[in-house]
Amino acid sequence: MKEKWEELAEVKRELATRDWFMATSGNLSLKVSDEPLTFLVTASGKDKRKETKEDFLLVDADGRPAEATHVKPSAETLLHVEIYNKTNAGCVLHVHTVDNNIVSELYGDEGEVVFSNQEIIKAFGLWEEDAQFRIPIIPNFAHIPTLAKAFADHVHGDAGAVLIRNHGITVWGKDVFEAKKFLEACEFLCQYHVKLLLIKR
Ligand SMILES: CSC[C@@H](O)[C@@H](O)C(=O)COP(=O)(O)O
Ligand SMILES: [Zn+2]
Repeated sequence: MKEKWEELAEVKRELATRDWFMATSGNLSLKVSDEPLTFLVTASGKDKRKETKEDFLLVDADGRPAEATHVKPSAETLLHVEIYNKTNAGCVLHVHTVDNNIVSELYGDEGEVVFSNQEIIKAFGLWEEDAQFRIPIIPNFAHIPTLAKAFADHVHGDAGAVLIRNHGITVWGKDVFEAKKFLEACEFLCQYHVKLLLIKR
């Protein structure tokens, strides 16, 4: 558990250096055990750029604290719950960035954004020259169980990404390395897309 804590703290530190946790946004989790399912998740409402002894707490398959604590699990823990219950993913990362928000707004009505002709989509295991990488976009329902239900419709594999319109992106993978790789690739694609549109205007 100490090792898992340190692993999650390290990726949190790294994403913080990228300035991906503005205004207390963002939440991260790491699976600790399978039977019963438990995972470490960030405590709600904290500045994720800061490091404290209460940054994470252990929760169960319903997203409820598995141990006595006075901190609350992330408000979006239910989304993490959907991923761990439906897949073999080991790590979930959620960040709000200006670029992922803009892309989600630009393509929100279409329900997905499609990227192609970009070397970086190989990060998702797409090696063909004409490969397309799709990120579904769901509405930003304020009612978290409703959001989690809409989100769950797009959780199929052990790795994936979903944009929440004008909110942020949630990415998951089999472990921290993979989840971070996918998140960085998604952010690369969003940043590239926004810059290209600006240049083309
Ligand atoms: C001001 S951040 C908005 C939050 O409601 C949420 O979207 C978020 O990402 C962080 O919530 P948290 O409960 O700290 O995990
Ligand atoms: Zn969020």
